[in-house]
Formats: sequence, C-alpha cells, structure tokens
Amino acid sequence: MGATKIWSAMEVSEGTRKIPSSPLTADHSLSITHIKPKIVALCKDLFNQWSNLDDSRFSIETVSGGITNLLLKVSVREDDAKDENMTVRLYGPNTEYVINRERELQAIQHLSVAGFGAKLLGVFGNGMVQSFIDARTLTPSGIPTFSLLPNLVVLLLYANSCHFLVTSSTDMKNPKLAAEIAKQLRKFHQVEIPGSKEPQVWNDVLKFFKNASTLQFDNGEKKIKYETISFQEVHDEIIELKELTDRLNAPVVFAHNDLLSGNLMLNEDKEKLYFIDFEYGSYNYRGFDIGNHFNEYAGYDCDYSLYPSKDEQFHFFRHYLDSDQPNEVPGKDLEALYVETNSYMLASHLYWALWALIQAKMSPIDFDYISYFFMRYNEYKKQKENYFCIAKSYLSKPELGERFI
Ligand SMILES: Nc1ncnc2c1ncn2[C@@H]1O[C@H](COP(=O)(O)OP(=O)(O)OP(=O)(O)O)[C@@H](O)[C@H]1O
Repeated sequence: MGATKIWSAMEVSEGTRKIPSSPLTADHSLSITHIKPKIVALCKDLFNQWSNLDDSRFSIETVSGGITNLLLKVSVREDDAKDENMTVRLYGPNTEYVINRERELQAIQHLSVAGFGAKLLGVFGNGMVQSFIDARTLTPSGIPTFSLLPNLVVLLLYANSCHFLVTSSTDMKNPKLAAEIAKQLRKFHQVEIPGSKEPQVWNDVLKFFKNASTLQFDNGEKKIKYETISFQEVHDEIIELKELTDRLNAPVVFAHNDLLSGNLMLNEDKEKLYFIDFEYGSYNYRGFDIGNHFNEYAGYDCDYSLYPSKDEQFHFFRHYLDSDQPNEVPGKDLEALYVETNSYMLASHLYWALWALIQAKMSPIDFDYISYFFMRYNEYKKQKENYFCIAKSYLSKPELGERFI
C-alpha cells in the first residue's frame, strides 16, 4: 500500500482547517545527517511560510526509534527568533500489514478536534507532521522513577498536594494518575468517528491469524521456533474466546487499543494528560481497551505479576464510570465491567501475540518478536481458566435475564 495513495485520495482536514499535504517521502533508514535535508525540503513543501527560510534555521533530533516508526523533533527558528517545534513521524516499512493508515488518519482528525493527542499539521508520502507535546511520557508500573524527577520540588509538592498531576512518579498505576487516565478514557470513548461502527478486534485477530499462520522463515532459529506453534490450537482459542465474549454484549466505542505508558504523556504545569499515537484506534469493545491498558502494567519486561488487582481495577472503573462521584458507582456495575474487561484482556493477549508473529517476518527492527508471541500467548493460557470461569459464572446468574442468553 502506498501512503501517497491515501493522502491523495483523502481530503484531510481538522474541523474547518484544511491540512497541507505533500507527495514527498523521506527514507526512514537514513542517518540523521542524511535525513535532515529531506525533512527540511518536506517542511518547506508543506508549509509555505518557511519556503524561503535558510536551511540553517531548521534543527532536527530523534525523539524515538519506536517499535513501529521513526519520530523526529523539528525546530524551526522563525524571524522573531522564536522556535516552532513539531514532530515528523516516518512510518516504518511494512507497517501497513498491521496498521490501517486510512483509519488512523480519519481518527486523528476527529480526535484532535475533540482535544486528544497532538494537532495534525501536515501529511506526506510516508508520514505526518504533528505539534510537539511538551510533556513527560508515563512509565509502566514497577519502575522506580525518582531518578526521572526533574528536581526535589516535585517531591515536596507531592507531600502537600491533592492534584493528580503532582505525583511522586509517572507510574501509570499511581492511583491519582490511574483515576485521570480512566476519566480521560471515558471521554475518549465518547468521541464519534464517522464511518463503520463495527467492532474490529475479531476482524483484526482473524486477519492477523491468516497472515501469521502462513509465514515462511529462512532464518534458522526463527523458523525452528515458529514451527513449534500449533495454529490449530491458536485458532480454537480464538473461536472459544470470541464465543464467550460475544455473550457479554459489551458496549462498542471508539477505542485507542494501545494505551501503554509510552502513549500517555503528562504536563505537570498545565495539569494535562495526553493520549497519543492512534495507529491502532478503531471501533471496538470498551472492555478490550481497558483490559489492554491493564495488560500494559506489565511494562516492557512483560512482568504480568504487575497486572492490577481487583481493588486497583475497581478504583479505575469507578473513575471511568463516574468521575464526579466515583464512590457512588453501584457494585453491580463494577462487577459487570470487571468481567467484561478481564474477558477482553484475554483477547488483547491473542491480538498482540499474532501481531508479533507478523512483525517477526515483516519488521526491519531487530527485536525478538517470536519470543514476544510466546510471552503473550503463554500469559493468555495461564489466565484463561480463571477468567473464563468468572465470566461463565457471571453469565449464568438468573438476574441477568435475557440480556446474556
Ligand atoms: N507529538 C509528540 N510530541 C512530543 N513527543 C512525542 C509526540 N509523539 C510521540 N512522542 C514521544 O515519542 C514516543 C514514541 O511515540 P509513538 O508511540 O507515537 O511512536 P511509535 O513509533 O508508534 O512507537 P511504538 O511503536 O513503540 O508505540 C512517545 O512515547 C513520546 O515520548
């Protein structure tokens, strides 16, 4: 799929603001020195006001190599000597196998108008330009973050403050942050994105399954590990879980689908939490988004012992369901959301496990994606019995009546 095709086929706008577009591309694999002239040319093509600016007014640094993309920070010194900062995102090669760029762009435009994420400034052949968010990225649970604190003042403020943003850490499990994430997630779920409202998780899982189960590997070690996977077993698991979750009749919302700590940013001064990176956003089951977020408590080391306890989950649910009166949320609503979230949490393991197999073949990034498949799939198998049991017992309650038949 050529990204250029997407941009030329779509009229890109944010509210009433038309977004500039350029057919130019920049090669993701170039060094920062070699990529700079391409990025400068791109910015000049996109933004007329800079077309005659000397190249020396542009400075470029890498923000993140990301697992998926290359993200650059571009600063432009305009005549008034004030820097204009933005990010340039270059899509990683082959990411179209797991990301629907058209869907992403459609979502960004509407989410940005609703106040979520960075502003969309421009689109080009293989990426996009967005506003630079001046904030810190949250960290997964369990990472001691005191070393990340800019100074001791934050700590002292923490002792006296009841503001959620002045916290001892950027740990997303921190109760004040968890409450704010829950509140913002509810608002995110209320944004209307035009187009099909069909929940995507099973479409995506089955599409990933089809691709993941027919891969060919030349590399010895990858091939050996890949051939130990029983795709019949994986398929049976998908069908069994789909049948169970279908019975929950879970609400469908526009979901972020990848709410890990790296996609949450916090500006303490402005007391603002940002959700970023809508690459995987789609209409989906509400419980999938929440369960997927809880899985991310495990962090980059996949330490699933950090998965939130029932009390921690209830704290999150209270703020999700009613951020004004979290303590008034009825127990039955908490129980229902607990069942929904933890059933779809299992689906999140299957989704990312299969995603990883496709990445193992398609991604140029040197990461052991096959081991990641096993980590997610084994965790699925470990948790399955318990949460199937909880869901089945919940579904068998007579007071639920017709709804769950
Ligand atoms: N608009 C922005 N302004 C400032 N920093 C940003 C912005 N967007 C992303 N970042 C920073 O870059 C990091 C990576 O961004 P992002 O998750 O969007 O990239 P990615 O390539 O999709 O990464 P991954 O595939 O690992 O999720 C974020 O964790 C955040 O720290």
